[in-house]
Amino acid sequence: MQFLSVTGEILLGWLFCWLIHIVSICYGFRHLYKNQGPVKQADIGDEALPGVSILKPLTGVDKNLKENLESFFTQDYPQFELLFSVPDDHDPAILVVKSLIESYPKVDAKLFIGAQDVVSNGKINNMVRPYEAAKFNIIVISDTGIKTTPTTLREMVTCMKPDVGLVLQMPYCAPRKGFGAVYQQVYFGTMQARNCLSANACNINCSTGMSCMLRREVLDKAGGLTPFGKYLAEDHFIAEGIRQQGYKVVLSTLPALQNSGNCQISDFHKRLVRWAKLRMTSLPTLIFLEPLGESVIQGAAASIAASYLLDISPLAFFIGHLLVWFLSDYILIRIVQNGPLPFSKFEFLAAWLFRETMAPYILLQGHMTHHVTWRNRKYRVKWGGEVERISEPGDELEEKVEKYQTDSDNVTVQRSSKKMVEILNSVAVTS
Ligand SMILES: CCCCCCCC/C=C\CCCCCCCC(=O)N[C@@H](CO)[C@H](O)/C=C/CCCCCCCCCCCCC
Ligand SMILES: O=c1ccn([C@@H]2O[C@H](COP(=O)(O)OP(=O)(O)O[C@H]3OC[C@@H](O)[C@H](O)[C@H]3O)[C@@H](O)[C@H]2O)c(=O)[nH]1
Repeated sequence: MQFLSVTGEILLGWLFCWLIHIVSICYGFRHLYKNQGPVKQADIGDEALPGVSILKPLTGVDKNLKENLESFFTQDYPQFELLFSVPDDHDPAILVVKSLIESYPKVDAKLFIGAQDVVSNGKINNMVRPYEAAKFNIIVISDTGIKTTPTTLREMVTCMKPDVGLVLQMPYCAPRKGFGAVYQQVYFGTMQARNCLSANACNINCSTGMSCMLRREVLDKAGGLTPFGKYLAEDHFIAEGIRQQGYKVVLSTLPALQNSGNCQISDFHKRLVRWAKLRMTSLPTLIFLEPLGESVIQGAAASIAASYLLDISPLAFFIGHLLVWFLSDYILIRIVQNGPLPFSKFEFLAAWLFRETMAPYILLQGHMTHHVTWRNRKYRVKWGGEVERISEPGDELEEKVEKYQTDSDNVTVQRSSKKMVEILNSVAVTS
């Protein structure tokens, strides 16, 4: 009897997963790209559009950095300022920013060199000075790998209604070459989009901080940026802080286009493992829930339950389950892409199968340690999401001179820090 009730619960959970699929498809279809028409955009005249301060915290360069940053200089928006920041004066991004500032003298753009070291989170440290210097009440935080379109800022402002405190762009990708790029696009267009869209449809906080617009006055009431610097999942906690002030967090109708120059699968996996660690430590219930949202795990459990309860062949059930899941994901990614995919159906199938089979392994890896490497720093994440730094950039450089790899979607960055130059010089002399 008890066994029957367990199998019944498994099938109910399975049905719940299909509900998530349906909600994400319906919400995505109804919401995404809906502010794009000229009529909608013209709802707010240029004179009524608020000024926007765009914060771009940078670390290192990759081959797409110039193209990505340039897209912010060519926006169709009446009043905005670009506030770039780099952690130190040896950062190679400085050259790229300076050359763009020279090429676009009419754009109000500044570069802040040297991060303040006030909190654990390196991204927050990098944004402290530009945040303080920002002229406008509407702030955009936009990561280094984001490429924007001329209408994005207008669209986000259109979503910033009086009761809204934060507008998030759900993560997606610009089309890039190679299987790694297809894989990333399938990851963000299927599993990530499903959870992000259904969570937002149900008013559940599901944030990614790579591109978001917020009201400074609201964030300031929550203490400003720095109180969130004790977390690495600062995006999640900032959204939570804004909701606590009674403001809504809404999804922009345009997804964020990630366009980093590095599409290596191994680096992308490191980034996903880091994110998994942040989620599990910040919201431990996800340790149990997240695997249940995966097609393979859900399908295996439901097919065993169905074979006992309904006398259905488990293999036939499992294959049917995967097939419908695959088709739902295909519909969803077409909605997120807003048209035909920039790769073949076969590539979609290959990337989808790869993602579905890798997902349990990535979640498992997230459990291995609480140590996280982000850019050039190592952190230990505590239960609840707070972090402590356990290594600084200089520590590793003293140990060995090497090109270091970021654990995110960034290319291997050749850093030219003072220490590195010194060590390289000494190597050159001795060899
Ligand atoms: C019985 C079946 C139950 C199935 C439930 C399926 C639940 C799926 C759970 C989690 C999926 C998580 C994917 C969210 C992506 C978050 C991206 C991310 O990692 N971002 C980090 C980096 O930017 C960020 O720092 C982390 C923030 C924490 C985010 C926590 C999000 C929780 C969202 C839960 C969504 C559930 C959707 C259910 C809708 C009804
Ligand atoms: O030490 C750091 C780390 C990161 N950053 C900046 O932070 C931004 C995001 O960094 P990455 O691209 O490496 O990382 P992700 O795309 O994984 O970030 C994402 O996940 C973690 C969240 O806390 C971030 O808000 C989110 O953007 C970049 O603009 C990067 O330059 C710093 O300025 N200093």
